[in-house]
Amino acid sequence: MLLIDAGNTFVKWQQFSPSDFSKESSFGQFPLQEPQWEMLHQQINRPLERIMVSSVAGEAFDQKLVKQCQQHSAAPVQLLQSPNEFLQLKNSYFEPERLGIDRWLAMLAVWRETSQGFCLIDCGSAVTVDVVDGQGQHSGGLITPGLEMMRQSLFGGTGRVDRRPSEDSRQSFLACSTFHAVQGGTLYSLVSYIDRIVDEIQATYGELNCVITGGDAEQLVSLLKQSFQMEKGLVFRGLKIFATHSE
Ligand SMILES: Nc1ncnc2c1ncn2[C@@H]1O[C@H](COP(=O)(O)OP(=O)(O)O)[C@@H](O)[C@H]1O
Ligand SMILES: CC(C)(COP(=O)(O)O)[C@@H](O)C(=O)NCCC(=O)O
Ligand SMILES: [K+]
Repeated sequence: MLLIDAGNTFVKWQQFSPSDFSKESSFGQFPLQEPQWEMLHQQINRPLERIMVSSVAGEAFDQKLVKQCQQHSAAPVQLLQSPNEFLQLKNSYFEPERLGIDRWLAMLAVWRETSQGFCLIDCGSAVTVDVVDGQGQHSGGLITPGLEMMRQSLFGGTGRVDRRPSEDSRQSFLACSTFHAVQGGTLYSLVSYIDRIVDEIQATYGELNCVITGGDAEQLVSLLKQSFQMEKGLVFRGLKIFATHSE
């Protein structure tokens, strides 16, 4: 089966065989803004049992994706939505399907793999924080712009702050050029936000296993106060769990 994880920056795909859970499967990605459909066609043009999609890229992209899949494969395409409850993981949203499916699947992966409460931070296009207690109840979460999105909003919303790289060879957290001032300011915004919110979460819910993932996790983790377990591919891991338990 083909698994697709469409985020707001990258579209990733991975082949998966439920009969061989541990087998290394082929995978790849392309930027959402420049969809490389041929790359997907190559993945679709083979016998497939089904195509399972986690997408938060929006209606227009989803429709295009489904059309591409249907044109190149007879396999059924499943666009997942966050359920109210699955494998004892309980969604806290009043409208469960409005919780990002990528958030839900990443939580499902951590929940099934640890069976204990956790705080999960996903540093992608947006940065999401989610808390799950020891009974699998999602306590809720937070959403804030990711690093690249913060930088884009500064460049777009000001007249003289631009992307031009500039000379600044000083090794300090304070910058002496526009470029480095924006790089550092946005980085520290997220670092201090995460430090603070994890403090609040621990004060409210007690000590929790802290997990971090997403495209910018590596850049952030070394600057954070708390120690984090770094994970990759959580959405795919969640998709695999979903696929093997929903046949
Ligand atoms: N080559 C790159 N191009 C764009 N963004 C990148 C790149 N490398 C790292 N990033 C960072 O990774 C983030 C996207 O991470 P990812 O977890 O793949 O997000 P999403 O699931 O939202 O597509 C971007 O917001 C950006 O800050
Ligand atoms: C919060 C998100 C934008 C994160 O997307 P990502 O950074 O993974 O591209 C996505 O999970 C989403 O669109 N969620 C729907 C709103 C919600 O979860 O409340
Ligand atoms: K994210």
